[in-house]
Amino acid sequence: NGEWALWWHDNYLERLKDFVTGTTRPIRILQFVQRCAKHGDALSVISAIDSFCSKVEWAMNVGDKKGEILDAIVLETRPRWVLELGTYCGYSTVRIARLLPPGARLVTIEMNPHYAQVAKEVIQHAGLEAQVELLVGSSSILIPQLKKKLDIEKFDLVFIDHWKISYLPDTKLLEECGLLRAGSVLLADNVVCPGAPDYLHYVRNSPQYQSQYYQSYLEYLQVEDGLEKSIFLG
Ligand SMILES: C[S@@+](CC[C@H](N)C(=O)[O-])C[C@H]1O[C@@H](n2cnc3c(N)ncnc32)[C@H](O)[C@@H]1O
Ligand SMILES: [Mg+2]
Repeated sequence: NGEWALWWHDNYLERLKDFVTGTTRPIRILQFVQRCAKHGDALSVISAIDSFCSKVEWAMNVGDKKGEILDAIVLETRPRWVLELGTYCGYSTVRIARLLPPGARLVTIEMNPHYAQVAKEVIQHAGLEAQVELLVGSSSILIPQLKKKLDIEKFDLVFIDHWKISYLPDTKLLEECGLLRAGSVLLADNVVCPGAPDYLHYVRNSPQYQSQYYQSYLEYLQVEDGLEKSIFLG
């Protein structure tokens, strides 16, 4: 049962380990990366996090299985501008940034300053800081500021992976702010577990989107989850 597994790993075990070690899960992930991954080698950073999170301590990264689908969609889209909602420790940031064509930029938004600090160090360890703009704050406040702040026209790819309740309002905000063009790809994680039913209903029924489900597994667990790829038609 996915909800039970998430509660167990994300609340009970995390709090227990925080108490016993006097650290936080993101710090434990960062320390493992610094110990085990080669500096400047993005793939070794990804492998280190996957290894830690499958063998030692679960964490809410997109993970290795859905990560392969994410990689394929980044490669087929060849985006110039990418937006990521929800950075956490920078795992998916590194996954995406390492595949970007020359000159492309990834803007990633994280509202938790502690997570953002860890992500900054993980991205630096992977040697990808030149491709990534990490913004700390809430997506609903930062999205309307993006055009002015970063001189962006439109995003070619948006990876949506923050709190599930925000998927739909932030998608509508991206539309309102003129940040999507015909052909922009939205890729939403965890559409089955924990699930984003209002978002799925919207992209699957709106004539403005062409939407497709990619079945996979919840990160590091044998529970069904998947990604929804939705092409904005303008
Ligand atoms: C599932 S984690 C992201 C995992 C990451 N994309 C990966 O796969 O490695 C979700 C993150 O979104 C952040 N978050 C949630 N709601 C947000 C919001 N409205 N604005 C910015 N960050 C948010 C949380 O603090 C959390 O770190
Ligand atoms: Mg996710």
